[in-house]
Formats: sequence, C-alpha cells, structure tokens
Amino acid sequence: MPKFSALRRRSIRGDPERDDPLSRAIAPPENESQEEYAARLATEEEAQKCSDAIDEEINRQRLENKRAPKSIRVLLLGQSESGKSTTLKNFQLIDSSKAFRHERASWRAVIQLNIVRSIRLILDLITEAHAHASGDASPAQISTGFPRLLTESADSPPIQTQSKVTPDLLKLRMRLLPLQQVEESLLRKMTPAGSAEFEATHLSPMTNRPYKGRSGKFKEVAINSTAQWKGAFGRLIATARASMDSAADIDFEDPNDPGVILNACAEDISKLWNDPTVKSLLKAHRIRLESMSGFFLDSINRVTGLRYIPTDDDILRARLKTLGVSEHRFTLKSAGSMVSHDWRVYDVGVHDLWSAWAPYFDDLDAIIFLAPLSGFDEVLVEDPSVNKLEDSILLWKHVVSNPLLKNTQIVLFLNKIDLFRAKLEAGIRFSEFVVSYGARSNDYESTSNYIRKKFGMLLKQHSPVPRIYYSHLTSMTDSKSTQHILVNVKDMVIREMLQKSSLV
Ligand SMILES: Nc1nc2c(ncn2[C@@H]2O[C@H](COP(=O)(O)OP(=O)(O)OP(=O)(O)O)[C@@H](O)[C@H]2O)c(=O)[nH]1
Ligand SMILES: [Mg+2]
Repeated sequence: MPKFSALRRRSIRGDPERDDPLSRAIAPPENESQEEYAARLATEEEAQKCSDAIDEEINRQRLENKRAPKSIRVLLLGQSESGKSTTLKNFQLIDSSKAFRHERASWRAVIQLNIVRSIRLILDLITEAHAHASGDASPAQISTGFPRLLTESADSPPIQTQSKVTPDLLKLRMRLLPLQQVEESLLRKMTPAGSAEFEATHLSPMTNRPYKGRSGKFKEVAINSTAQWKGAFGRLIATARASMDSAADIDFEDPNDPGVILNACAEDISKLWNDPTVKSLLKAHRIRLESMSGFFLDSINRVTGLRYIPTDDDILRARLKTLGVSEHRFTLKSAGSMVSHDWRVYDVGVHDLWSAWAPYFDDLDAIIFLAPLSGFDEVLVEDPSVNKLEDSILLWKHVVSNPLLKNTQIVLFLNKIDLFRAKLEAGIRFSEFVVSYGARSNDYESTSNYIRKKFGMLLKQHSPVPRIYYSHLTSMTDSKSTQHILVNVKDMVIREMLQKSSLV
C-alpha cells in the first residue's frame, strides 16, 4: 500500500492551498514512474523508521531522567557574616577531605589580608588616640570605622581614650606601617584593575555607617567569583614537596611573597597585640577583635611562619566576603545506601537580599538558614541601629512565611556558639539585649534554648503550611562537630525529598 505518498498526494491534489511553498516542497514529483514511486516509498519508509527510533530514544532518556535522582538544591541564607560561605566550605570538606588541596596558596593570601586588616585597625586606633591626646581631634571625630557593640548608642558617653600612647608604641606603629603595602599588593593580585572584582572589592567598605553614603576607610575585601581569584595564586604553587598536600605546595622562595614581610614583622605584631595600651584602647572603643571575622592574631607566630600552609581549620576561619553567587556541585552518597545524589549548594551574597535570593527560590529542596547567636550584643555593619540577632529573627520570619517557599524544608543553624559561649562566660548579660529573657540564668544552655524556642515558635506561627522544625547549634569553624551535623542534615533532606516524591 502506498501509505504516505498516496495520502499526501490525495491531500495535496485538489487542495486550494497547494500552491504554498511548503505544499510544493513535499508534493511528489509530477509524472512519477512506477519505479520512481517505489524507490521514493522505500526512502520515505527508511526515513520514518529512523525518525521513530530517535523518538523512542528521547522517550527512553526522559523516563530514565525521571527515575534517576534529581539534583538536590540547597540555598544558604543569612545575614552577612552569618557563616554561609563557611558552611559551604564544610560541605566541600564532607565531599572530600582534600577539598582544599589546590586552594591553600589562595587561602594563605586571604589569611595574610585578614592579619593586615586587624593590624590596620589597631594602628588607626593608636593614631587617633595620639592625635586626640595632642589636641588634633575631638573625641567626636574619632571613628574606628568598625561597628561597635550595641552597648554603644547615640546616648552613650563619649569614648574614653585616655590611654597614654607611649613613644615605644608610636615606634612600633611606624615599624608596622609598611604592612599597608602588603594589603595593597595582595588586593592587586586578587583583583586585577579593570576587573569586575576590582570594583566590587574596592567599593566594599566596612564601616559603621549605612550602605548609602559610606566613605569609611576600612574596606572589607569582597570577591565575586571564587574560581577567578583563586586562579591568581596559581603562580604560588610550585614543585617543592614540603606541604601536607603534595599538589598544594607554595613557592616560599618567591621574593614578592608577602609572607616574607609578615614573617619579619611577627615579633612586632605580637608586641602590638599584647600591649596593655592597645588592649585598653580596644576596650574603650568596645571592639572585641578576637570575636571578629578573620582573627588570627592569637596564632601569629604560626601563621607568619616562613613555611606556613593553612590547615583546613585556618581556611574555615579565613574571612572573605562573598559578592554575587557561587554554585557548588558535588555528589554525595546517602547513609546506608549506595545511591549517589547530585547536590547543588548556592551561596548568594546578601547585598540586595531578596532580589538576589528570589531567583533561587524556585524548585529548592532545602534552605539552610544561618543565624549567628553571638550577634546578640552586636549591631549590623550596614545599619548600626539594628541589632544582629533582631535582624536574623526578622529575616527568619520573612523566609518561613514566604508562600513561594512553603514546600521547601528549612533547617536553622544557630551559629557561632563558640563566640556566644565566650561572651556569656566573659560576663556579658544576655538579658541586657534580649530584654524578654528577664531574670533567667545567664548560662549557655538556658540562653541558647530560649532562642531556639523563639525561632521555633515563629516558624509555627508564620509557616503557610505546617513544617517540622529542624534546628542545630553550630560552630562552623569547628569542622569535626559540623561534619556530623551536615551529614545528619543531608540525610534528612534526602529522606524528606523521597517521602515527598512518593506522595506525589
Ligand atoms: N568563631 C566562629 N567564627 C565563625 C563561625 N562561623 C563562621 N565564622 C567566621 O565568621 C566569618 C564570616 O563567615 P562567612 O562564612 O564568610 O559569612 P557569610 O555569611 O558568607 O558572609 P557574606 O559573604 O558577607 O554574606 C568568617 O571569618 C568565618 O570564619 C563560627 O561558628 N564560629
Ligand atoms: Mg560569604
């Protein structure tokens, strides 16, 4: 039976639209002989078979994709410095204990930047205190450019900077001033002039003023794409074999390596940090340098060692502000099964909060929400009128009540418990900042439980649909305890995901 051509011939002949180009193109030739007709039929049947086979393959792949576990998409949320990037680093570590093997040279540079920044803060305090003592500046003009603790409000008495800046301290300051060049050269290396990252980095001051109108001199290094800046330090990777990961050796002989200058300054840095005047200046300005991000002055001899290679824990403590989005993919096996899942974890910089995060809300499996508990007595860098814990709570309310996220699991990490505990132990009273806590005990268990319950209540009250409350007290810089928690979380996410898909 001349299946296709006969039908086609019939439908075309006598068709009023037969003169259109498509009809003409597919119409059989006029005056076709019997042989030609048979040959054409055979070709058409062959073509159809081929087309059917392609359709079948597409369907088979579609079915296979349906059966295969889909990627698990997780978004990290939380205010700036809450620990999102640190959580991501921990995910990388559970994926592979050698996750940082190619990155140690780059993180060494970040740690060097962190050290120089801490020193710059102290040097500026000394300069300002000295200027004040010599009558060059009034207390009102003195600004560290760093956020202060909540204890300091507009009504607080002026900061007392009576600590005497000794000639020795001024000499120490002079000797350490060249470290500013180290900062500049590291920044230049990380962010070549003209690159988007250069602009971002240099426009990201860390001040105690709101975003708009910031002109502070303290700039926090922020990097847009992890891959690119890490590439810049490839040059430091050499062939010597002295490191913990053979592939991550650093060229310690490089004369331009800032590690050489830092090493030469180590003793002075140590003197500066332990100087009683510096301690009292910091106290007067209510700056707890040791609870600030990227604090390494306590291990200065080790981290400025000539053969220093950052450990995994150092990398977790290194501070580099995120701009833009990093997507990290890895494959993890779920516990007790051989099934591997492809994970995608998104770490999105929080510059413009919702507009930055919203595109990732679609088809998310889970959100890990980070609220740093240690922020209970601190204010936001971006807006010093807002308490950090209060900001976390508001953000949490926003997230749990969002209808777009009603089917997304949310896991709360009450983070930075190490710093939180240290603050309570130092005598800082929780109830002074969280007034509703009242006269209850100031110990770690009671206070952390109280906050945990508060977050849980908000979830219950504001969730569009009932949700299970998952919360963990975390210290993201402690890789051991964190790994245990992340393994639990990933198993829970998979369990819920499978449960949900079996209900569909
Ligand atoms: N002591 C302590 N430090 C922490 C903890 N979690 C994170 N940090 C440190 O806090 C700093 C900020 O953490 P990040 O992970 O960079 O914060 P982020 O949420 O990514 O911040 P942005 O990139 O600005 O949005 C880093 O120096 C971390 O090492 C913690 O549990 N304890
Ligand atoms: Mg980050």
